[in-house]
Amino acid sequence: MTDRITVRAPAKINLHLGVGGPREDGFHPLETVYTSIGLYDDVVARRSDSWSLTLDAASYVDAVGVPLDDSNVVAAAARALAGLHGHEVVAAVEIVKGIPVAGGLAGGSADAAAALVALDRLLDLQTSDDDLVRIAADLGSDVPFALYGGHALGTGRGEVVTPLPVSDGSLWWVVVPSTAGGLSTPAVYRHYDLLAPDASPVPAPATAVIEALGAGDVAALATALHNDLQSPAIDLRPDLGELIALGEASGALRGLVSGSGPTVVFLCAGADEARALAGVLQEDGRTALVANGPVAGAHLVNGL
Ligand SMILES: C[C@](O)(CO)[C@H](O)COP(=O)(O)OP(=O)(O)OC[C@H]1O[C@@H](n2ccc(N)nc2=O)[C@H](O)[C@@H]1O
Ligand SMILES: Nc1ncnc2c1ncn2[C@@H]1O[C@H](COP(=O)(O)OP(=O)(O)OP(=O)(O)O)[C@@H](O)[C@H]1O
Repeated sequence: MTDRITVRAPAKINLHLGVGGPREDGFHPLETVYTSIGLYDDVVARRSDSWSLTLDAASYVDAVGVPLDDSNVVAAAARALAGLHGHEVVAAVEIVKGIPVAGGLAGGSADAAAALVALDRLLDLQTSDDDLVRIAADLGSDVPFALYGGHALGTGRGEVVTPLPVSDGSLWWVVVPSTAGGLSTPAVYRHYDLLAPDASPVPAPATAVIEALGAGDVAALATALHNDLQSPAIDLRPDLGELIALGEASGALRGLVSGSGPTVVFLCAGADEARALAGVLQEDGRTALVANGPVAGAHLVNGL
């Protein structure tokens, strides 16, 4: 019997994020194209007679705001599995954070997805894939995609995930987390409503991004990148607009606010261009991480 399982889950970027006017339940209808990038959180689950949750974080991650009580999404994942299987789900769990917190990169969602898989395998719960995806959607709109990884279309409130073919080759990104604190996702959606009170309930279609991905055309993809939450995020945090301009003037094909922000991501022509841009931004005193994708969704890793 296994005593310890490590599951790794990636950050996401929305290559297209079309947001419609709010539904009756307050959520916004989305048409989004998710892509996973090689920036990860690990969830390590060990057998134990009692529940515990601890956290370790990379030097560039400010994890002060992450709760370790029942409100952590990892604890919610354990409760969801317990509810499904009708018995306690208990383990000693450690989150190892490499994904900036409250950054628009779905770090909490990655943890939720990784915890579902880790606890399922550690305790041999034999949860079906359908049930895993269903529970994931209850935990958060971005959580199902964290199980899938790759490139995928997201509809509904983002929880309905349809994988898209993975094109040849990698996309190369420079990821610049904010050093001035996170942005709250609900606050950015509320600001979107304020700035676009008459938004159509039908979100902007993702056609251009899907075509560029299908053609493997990075330049066309750069032109097609689209995020309806970018304007409200920049309105709340004008420094993000300045950062995008700096990156685009320093070699990026395109800069984009990631999801609800405040992380800014730059799409580059290749690995060399990404490393060069990261160097320029680091010299400017910023944290700049090179990541490529798409990568696998939540997956077991051995020997860690
Ligand atoms: C901005 C994105 O990251 C883009 O993928 C997601 O839409 C956010 O997904 P998430 O963080 O998993 O969001 P959830 O935990 O489901 O919802 C958090 C809050 O975000 C807002 N929310 C989220 C998703 C959505 N389609 N419409 C919304 O208005 C709601 O205020 C909701 O209460
Ligand atoms: N395991 C977790 N990791 C990070 N934050 C968590 C976790 N559990 C609960 N939280 C809470 O959720 C908030 C949002 O964190 P998260 O890192 O998921 O934001 P995000 O990347 O902006 O999310 P998204 O892109 O899905 O909107 C945090 O500020 C924290 O209070």
